[in-house]
Amino acid sequence: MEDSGAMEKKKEHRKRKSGVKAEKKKNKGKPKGDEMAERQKNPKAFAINSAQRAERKFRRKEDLTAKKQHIPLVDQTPEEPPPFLIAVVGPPKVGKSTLIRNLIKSFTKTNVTEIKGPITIVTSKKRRITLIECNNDVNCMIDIAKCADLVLLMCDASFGFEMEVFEFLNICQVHGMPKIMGVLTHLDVIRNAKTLKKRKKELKHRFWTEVYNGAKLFYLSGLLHGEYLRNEIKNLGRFISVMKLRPLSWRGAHSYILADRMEDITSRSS
Ligand SMILES: Nc1nc2c(ncn2[C@@H]2O[C@H](COP(=O)(O)OP(=O)(O)OP(=O)(O)O)[C@@H](O)[C@H]2O)c(=O)[nH]1
Repeated sequence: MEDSGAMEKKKEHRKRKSGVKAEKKKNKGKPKGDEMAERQKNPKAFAINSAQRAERKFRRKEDLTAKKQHIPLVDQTPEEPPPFLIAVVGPPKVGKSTLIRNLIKSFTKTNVTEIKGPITIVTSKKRRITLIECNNDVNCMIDIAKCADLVLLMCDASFGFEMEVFEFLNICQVHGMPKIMGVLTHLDVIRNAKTLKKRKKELKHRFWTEVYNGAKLFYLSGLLHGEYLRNEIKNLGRFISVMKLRPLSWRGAHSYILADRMEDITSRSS
């Protein structure tokens, strides 16, 4: 009996088919990354458990992508706003220098004898203005049209509007129209009251058709001791100091340097 027992075949080793060791053996030789990928395929691990958290996560992700798309704009406006640029435009000998001188006197009680380049004055608690004279040449007009907030378009009433005025208006239309106000001078030259009234009406309508219907037009009725009448200048000044001016498209999108009166500099250096 014993012999027959010895003859009996030994039980064969059964290979493990499951469990940690079996897994290890199966993955022997395979790169480790695969194991990780296998694990990441677990769908349950990334399932949405909380709708609220998922929404928050999504929103945060969208915020980040949106933020990346926009370059943050830094607000560079200084606490003290820059002065408004007011350009005085008109043909020669129309009274540009006289008007600037009178406006400065009305605001600051100071007499300026000679005007060389732009002059900045304080007109109210929160406003400063820079007055600049624009010569009657196209280059000067193009420069001024780009950066002026308000244009005082001067006209000799005894002569009427000159070609340059219309040229200037066309240039302005290209660069984003600044606010334009007309100023009529030399009204005292017209002696006859009836003719004066007719002339004023004519010029007003011409100005309205060129700028816009109802555009502001000031009348400076004449000179007294080489100056315009005080109350007329005061009215004009008050209008300027409270006027609402809108930002200009060209100026907002470009940085620029305004070189003024180059001929003066060249003549002085020569
Ligand atoms: N009668 C009269 N003369 C005026 C009037 N406005 C200005 N003038 C005279 O016109 C002349 C020219 O005035 P300005 O202020 O120098 O004229 P401007 O436009 O600055 O001249 P430019 O700088 O050469 O372009 C001066 O002698 C003024 O006295 C006005 O309303 N009536």
